[in-house]
Amino acid sequence: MKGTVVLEGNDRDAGVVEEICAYLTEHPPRSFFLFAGAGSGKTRTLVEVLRRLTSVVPHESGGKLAHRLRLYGRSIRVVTYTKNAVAVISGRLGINDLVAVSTIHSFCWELIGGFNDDIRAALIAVKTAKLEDKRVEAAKKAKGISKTDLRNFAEIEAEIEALKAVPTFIYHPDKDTYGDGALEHGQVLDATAWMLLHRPTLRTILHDRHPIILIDESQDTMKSVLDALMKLAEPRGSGLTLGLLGDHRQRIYMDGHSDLPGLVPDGWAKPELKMNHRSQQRIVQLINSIWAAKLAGRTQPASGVEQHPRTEKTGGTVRLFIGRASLSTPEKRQKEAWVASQMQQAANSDAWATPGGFQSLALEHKLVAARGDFLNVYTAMTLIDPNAAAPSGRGENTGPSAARLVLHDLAQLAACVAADGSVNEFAATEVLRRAGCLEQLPADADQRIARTEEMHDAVVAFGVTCVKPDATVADVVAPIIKAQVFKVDARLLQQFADPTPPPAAPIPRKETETDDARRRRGWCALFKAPWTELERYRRYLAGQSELATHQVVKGSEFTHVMVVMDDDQSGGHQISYDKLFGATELGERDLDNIQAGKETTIDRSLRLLYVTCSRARESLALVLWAENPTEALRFARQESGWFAEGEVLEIP
Ligand SMILES: Nc1ncnc2c1ncn2[C@@H]1O[C@H](COP(=O)(O)OP(=O)(O)OP(=O)(O)O)[C@@H](O)[C@H]1O
Repeated sequence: MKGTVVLEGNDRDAGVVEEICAYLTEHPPRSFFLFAGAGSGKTRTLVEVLRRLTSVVPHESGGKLAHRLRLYGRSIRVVTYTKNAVAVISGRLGINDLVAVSTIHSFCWELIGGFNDDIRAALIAVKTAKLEDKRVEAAKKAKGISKTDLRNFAEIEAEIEALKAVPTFIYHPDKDTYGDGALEHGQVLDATAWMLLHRPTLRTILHDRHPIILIDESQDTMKSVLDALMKLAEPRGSGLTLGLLGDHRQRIYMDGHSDLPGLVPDGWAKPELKMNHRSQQRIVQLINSIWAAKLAGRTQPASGVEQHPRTEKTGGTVRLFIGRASLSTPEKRQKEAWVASQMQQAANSDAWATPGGFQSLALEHKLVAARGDFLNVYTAMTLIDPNAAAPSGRGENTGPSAARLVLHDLAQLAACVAADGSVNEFAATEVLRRAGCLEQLPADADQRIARTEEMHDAVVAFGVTCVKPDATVADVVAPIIKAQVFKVDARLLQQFADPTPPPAAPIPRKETETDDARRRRGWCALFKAPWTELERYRRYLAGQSELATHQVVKGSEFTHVMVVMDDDQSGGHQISYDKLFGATELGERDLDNIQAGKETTIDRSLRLLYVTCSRARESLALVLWAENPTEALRFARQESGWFAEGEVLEIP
């Protein structure tokens, strides 16, 4: 390019803001994909672009765009991944009526809310397509269509019939309270994607409101919505311009496209941020080499720019600790404390010896649940509602809505119980009053006293039971349900009253089960689980457990980080650190996927490792609990090329 100045050092990316402003103010404007790696400061870049395009910072072509937006009552839409990110961007921008910032869900609902006939048509079309896929899949099976398949088909058919009768839709995940018209997050996105493609009026509305849409974390944005928007933005000059910001190396959800950079149309601009402002040099080097690794079983390309640390960040500490996966959970906990003491010396920082001085990250929810001692409750909740059981990166999961009694109401009541089981009656009455339990008391004085006593006795029994160390969830909820103290979800009531034993769990990969059978297993497991686990599970849902998962820390950074990798407790076949570190062989399915060029366990595990390592500013401890420590040590020291001599240690 004529007159281009090549910038070096910390100013390497200084031209990117201007570059993006130029794409968006050209005639016609040009869509772009900004490759923004870990710690590259994409929020800052985004905000600076918006300031120029809305005349907050004087800018010649930005000023003209702002004038046009204002003239037609339009605005630039910014879509972020979390509510927290909405607050950060809105806060940095200040009051700006030319920019509307929201999560993808609010954006979609703003667009489609109220178009009830179209939403119904969309949902029926999506479900019909799902049914068709399931039928095709089942027909391909060697043994033919099973009874479970037929039950699954019938479940979807019933859902389609129920949708036909819904007059209005609202955006709320709780179907039990609000009926079939209550849409959960995924349904809102599915319906929007379908309507954008099949309802021209919606497209016109979108162009008219937001001629420019900028999407953050686009690598994790649900495929269907992204595809629909990308289609509308083509060809250039169509009236909609898209700006996607993202880093495919940090994709952690299966909702996103597996190779977004490869899908970006040729005509789009592809600016890049090459700096990593967050981490010390050693950590930036490590994440660069992790991504560049040529590993057996890797199918995803190593595309993406190599990052540069800031010139003053010349230090940083990295260590890999490898121990035996066969140790018990308490032993592992103890050894992880030893790792922290080693890091205190290696990084020369007392933060490693201070509670809360470093952040522990796990790669899987199940591992966090096992370490945090709430695995029974967690497993039960994932069976009851797999989509609501774990905290999401968006911070919107509060656990299965049907379990509200134990997750919310009884948590509040438990807070009024002292260690000896006695109940603070004043506080407990306040909890009952707030929950509306005292509204239905009979008018007749005698009946009123009798009912009040009944509730009081139930609360006392609850207090006595919930402090017993071996009390189960069933033991604790029994007096409350018997006396009908709280308004309890019908699903919980029905499951609690059902005396039948749980159905047998299906054999993994060989048998499937219906949703009803899965939920029944979940409820039975929940009622049997220790009551004390619930409190820990609730803290974890609220993002307050000591060990966090990568989902929760999306977009965050910490000075010192310990990443715990343990396949034993990783809860699935999707991820394997043993395989990544060469300590176990690739499985049959991986070999098939490699043949087919599809994503493998190695690809997924590598990306998770990349995301967690890139959260650290100063020092990073990786802890691998390996099935075959000798092999993992050999790989790490001699083959990976990721670590220097002395950075790999065996856990004694
Ligand atoms: N131009 C800059 N100069 C100095 N520091 C910066 C600059 N840009 C960002 N930073 C700092 O670098 C860190 C990383 O920035 P930020 O969190 O915005 O990155 P990000 O691109 O969103 O990263 P990720 O995708 O990994 O979450 C922050 O501490 C931020 O304050």
